[in-house]
Amino acid sequence: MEQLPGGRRLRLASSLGLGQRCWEVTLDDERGLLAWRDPRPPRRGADNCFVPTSEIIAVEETELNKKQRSIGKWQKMAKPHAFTVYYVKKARNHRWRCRDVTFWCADEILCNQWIQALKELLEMQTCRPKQLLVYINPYGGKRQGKRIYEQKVAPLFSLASISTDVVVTEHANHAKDNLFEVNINKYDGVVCVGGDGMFSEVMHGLIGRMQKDSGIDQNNPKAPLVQCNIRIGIIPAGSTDCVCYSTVGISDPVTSALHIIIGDCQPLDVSSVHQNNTFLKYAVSLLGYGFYGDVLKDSEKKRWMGPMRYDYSGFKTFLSHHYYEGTISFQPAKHTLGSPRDKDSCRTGCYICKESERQLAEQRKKCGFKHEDEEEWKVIKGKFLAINVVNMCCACPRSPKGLSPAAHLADGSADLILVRKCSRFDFLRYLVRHTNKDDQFDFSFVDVYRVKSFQFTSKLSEDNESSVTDIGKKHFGQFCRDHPACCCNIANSTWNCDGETLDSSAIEVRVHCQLMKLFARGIEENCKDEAAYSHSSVEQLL
Ligand SMILES: CCCCCCCCCCCCC/C=C/[C@@H](O)[C@H](COP(=O)(O)O)NC(=O)CCCCC
Ligand SMILES: Nc1ncnc2c1ncn2[C@@H]1O[C@H](COP(=O)(O)OP(=O)(O)O)[C@@H](O)[C@H]1O
Ligand SMILES: [Ca+2]
Repeated sequence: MEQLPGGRRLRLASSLGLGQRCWEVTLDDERGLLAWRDPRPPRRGADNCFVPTSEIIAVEETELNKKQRSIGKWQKMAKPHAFTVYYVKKARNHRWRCRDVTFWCADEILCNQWIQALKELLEMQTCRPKQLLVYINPYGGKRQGKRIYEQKVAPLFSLASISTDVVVTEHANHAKDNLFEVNINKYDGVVCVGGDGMFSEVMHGLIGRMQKDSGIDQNNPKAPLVQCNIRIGIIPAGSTDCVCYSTVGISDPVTSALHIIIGDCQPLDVSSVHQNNTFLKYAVSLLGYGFYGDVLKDSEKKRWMGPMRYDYSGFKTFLSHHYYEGTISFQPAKHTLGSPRDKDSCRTGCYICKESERQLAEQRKKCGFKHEDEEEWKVIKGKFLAINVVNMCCACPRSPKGLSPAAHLADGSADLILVRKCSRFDFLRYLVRHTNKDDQFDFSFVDVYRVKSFQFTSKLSEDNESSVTDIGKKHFGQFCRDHPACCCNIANSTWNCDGETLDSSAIEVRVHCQLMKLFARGIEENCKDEAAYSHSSVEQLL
């Protein structure tokens, strides 16, 4: 243990070989940093580096090969000893890569001391998974799931000494059904390789299993659900990969594998969808009626086209320009500080999410769950091209800022976006704004609300007197006068529930704050310097 002038203690500090030169290498327990510094006077572009120990993937003793030994100082040494540190390197656009650095020295004891110290620090990272259950959908996206897992992910898991049980699914719902049977306590996490549909399957399996084991009846829309503490990791290999993109900032299998390895944790809100006291689905990203429901329904017939099916069906649905009539009732989310029109987005360690969770827990402690139903309901009746309820921003490569850029991952609320009947040209303007920086809510025909529960009944369903509850009817006096109902009767749309179709014209939705957790950390603030962890000011850290 080395003592620094400020009283700070270093676990190890040695002069070690790196390439052809000697570097000052330090392991700082207190700050959790491994750093290496060129001891020569600082030059421009000098490569001084540090890696947080929480981002070290593995450490291994290394045999130097003949070529390495024949250059520089090696040749003078009888038997140099070396070790390699594998770590996360952050590149641009939230992309992470695994890099390695090999240090050498003449002293075997010193080399072993370093390996031992680094391994001890890795052992102390208790949030890291040791045993994972992996489900691969071989037919998701471009049908590359198996190859992506085997070539890009499995080698990283094995480097990080993570054991895996891998199931390649043979049919839809294979993963979900399997999760009700396996000895789940054996695992530190579940990984799904596929798209949003596959993620949804795994989530249903895990949440469902948790409620079953705790004796909670999922059919009761008011039941306080039991939080699911087993984290899910998503290796993106689907068509939209919106959940991965919105929680990591990129859909990239290697980046996601590294977030899993270092044991990141991101809580996530989940919405439950019911009809007449019957549980239908859970949703974490988009629950969309009208445009996105119709796109999904049409695209399912074109699965053979791969991800392109959405472009084809998107264009076709846009041309059809169907609108749907119905009644929406919702409870505004008063517990959260945020609003859908905020300029700031949800980022790693989000203050709004933390504060909203705290507020909600406090309210529930004071008044209980039952009180919530009695809170104010707003009712809107009209003709809509799209009704979207989103629990997260829903960013994806097609729309990098998403359907609701300021939505939060874990604030116990969802954003309700209502796109009223408008001209084709206006709807196109609205859609195009998802792909650029302009505000997609700045239109007279678009309204957005932050809600904690929501109900929808289509006009057709109302006419058939099969509405889900009578809350809407009780509040008909509050109908928006600018958009009175018309008597036009057209068919119902379908719900797009995280990429799964749901045929129900009367639903009841409730947001469950932080019901589950992902191996992710939310989108990090983009910082150019953090890209390499290579700082000229590394002096201050040493
Ligand atoms: C003129 C250009 C208009 C472009 C508009 C682009 C708007 C894109 C917003 C996409 C939001 C996506 C929300 C997520 C949905 C997914 O859950 C779902 C299933 O994903 P997966 O299982 O990975 O296939 N994807 C979709 O519903 C695709 C919607 C595409 C709409 C064009
Ligand atoms: N082996 C399989 N055969 C057919 N369908 C499957 C299989 N495994 C999973 N699925 C289903 O495929 C659907 C879509 O999967 P997903 O991975 O989301 O791909 P995509 O993003 O292309 O839609 C999911 O609803 C999932 O239930
Ligand atoms: Ca939310």
